[in-house]
Amino acid sequence: MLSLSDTVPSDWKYLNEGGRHIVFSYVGSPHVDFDSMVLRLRKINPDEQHTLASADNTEFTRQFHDQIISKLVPAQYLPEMHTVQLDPEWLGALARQTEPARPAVRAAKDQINVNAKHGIVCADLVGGKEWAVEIKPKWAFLPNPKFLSPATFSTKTKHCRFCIHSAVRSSKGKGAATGYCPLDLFSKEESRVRKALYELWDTWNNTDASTNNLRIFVSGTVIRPTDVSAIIQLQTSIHQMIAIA
Ligand SMILES: O=P(O)(O)O[C@@H]1[C@@H](OP(=O)(O)O)[C@H](OP(=O)(O)O)[C@H](O)[C@H](OP(=O)(O)O)[C@H]1OP(=O)(O)O
Ligand SMILES: Nc1ncnc2c1ncn2[C@@H]1O[C@H](COP(=O)(O)OP(=O)(O)OP(=O)(O)O)[C@@H](O)[C@H]1O
Repeated sequence: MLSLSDTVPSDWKYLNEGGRHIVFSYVGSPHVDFDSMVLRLRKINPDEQHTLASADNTEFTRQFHDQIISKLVPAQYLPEMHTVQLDPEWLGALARQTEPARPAVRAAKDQINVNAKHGIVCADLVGGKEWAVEIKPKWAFLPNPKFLSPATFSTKTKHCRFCIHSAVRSSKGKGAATGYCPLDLFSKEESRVRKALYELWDTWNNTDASTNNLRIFVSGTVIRPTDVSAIIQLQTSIHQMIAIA
């Protein structure tokens, strides 16, 4: 199993985080195991301090990748992934160094789980000189009507979870991909798939990339539609790619 002991916490730069995990990219001196890789660590919130399930889900992540995702995505497109051993002191130093870089809304909710025994080292999918697209497609199914209450039956059999959440967000004046529906994206019907992709793009454009369903990176940095130089760089890369194809 890989160990981080021949790297120091400052070799790992805060990249991004979600509701459960925090991700760092390797910026240390050249290293055969860590160049172009990210470190993905579990976070913990104060209510979860003592629950086993939240303490270490690395094995689950590996099994999900190896046994489920590998059946859906051809091997050549799967990112390289390794389990890595962690040390509480090393993690504590990483956590202290990282706190100022984290969005306040995240830092108020949770922190790196310094007692986690394992993390994941994975190929950096957005770094490098090229461009990358990240989508968060969300749940692509309607709930089983058997488990719905009479109060929600009518709404939840017609509208998916994502659409309901988007409508609520929008009604509160928050940015939301209200035209995008995961059921369209996974419908296998060309017109619906096309609609879903255009809606993701339009929301990215109209909300100045403030929603998390579509993110575009150029040279490892997330870009916004108002970022003219990055857009020109993106257009150039796409034209070059089309010319080569
Ligand atoms: O509840 P949803 O559908 O909005 O999804 C939550 C996500 O919100 P999103 O709408 O994608 O911004 C949410 O993502 P963010 O914190 O918004 O990045 C988490 O992924 C959350 O998972 P968990 O409860 O932290 O394990 C997600 O919760 P679960 O869907 O896993 O319950
Ligand atoms: N291999 C990777 N290469 C580059 N960036 C990554 C990689 N893995 C994750 N990230 C970045 O870190 C962010 C958070 O990672 P991830 O989605 O694993 O967190 P999460 O907490 O499980 O997410 P969620 O909020 O959906 O629960 C991603 O949105 C992505 O921008």
